[in-house]
Amino acid sequence: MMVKVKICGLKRVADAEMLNELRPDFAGFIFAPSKRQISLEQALQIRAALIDAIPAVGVFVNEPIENIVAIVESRAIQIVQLHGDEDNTYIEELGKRITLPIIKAVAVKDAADVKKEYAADILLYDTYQSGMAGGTGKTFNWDLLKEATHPFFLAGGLHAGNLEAAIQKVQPYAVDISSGVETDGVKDFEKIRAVMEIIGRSIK
Ligand SMILES: O=C(O)c1ccccc1N[C@@H]1O[C@H](COP(=O)(O)O)[C@@H](O)[C@H]1O
Repeated sequence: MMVKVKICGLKRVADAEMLNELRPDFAGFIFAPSKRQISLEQALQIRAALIDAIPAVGVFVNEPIENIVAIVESRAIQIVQLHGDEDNTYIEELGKRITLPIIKAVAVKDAADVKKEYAADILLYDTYQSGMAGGTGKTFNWDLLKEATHPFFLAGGLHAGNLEAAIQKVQPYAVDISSGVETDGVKDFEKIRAVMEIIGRSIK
């Protein structure tokens, strides 16, 4: 099976048009404080420009549940990604309020982070960096993922130059890429194309 790919941090309708051509499996909208943060209005515009076959993942960091519910009800997103310190009480509460799949991102410092269970549909392992919830552009020690017992998303500093090695080493369900497909802070068609070529060659 081919590894799935999420291209995260879309900011422009032009980014949606790139994805429509290159066909990753998921697109990501950042609703948390970040240089990639977009408003609900922008998300609705970008969602409208994206083909239906590409679900949009809303990325949130310790967001009040009411705000996520409002964004879900607007239909700007089809999947929720929790990228902060959300615990199982929070995730279960959110799960009672929405029917969308929930991805829980885990910042990996050590093996204990990988062993922890969450009440989410799938986990995403990302680089731990103090003071940054995500979008670090940095990789982490992938050996720690030997402890993983379920399919997962791999994130953190992935790009066309290290993607093949990452896939071979950790066999993720999906990869999630933001900084590594940008040039000067803008999504770069050629970098996304290079990623999609590598994904096309990856057989799990
Ligand atoms: O991309 C961001 O700016 C961001 C901000 C806050 C939380 C999550 C964010 N993005 C997520 O970070 C990882 C990896 O990004 P990168 O490839 O290392 O830049 C990915 O899961 C994004 O969804």
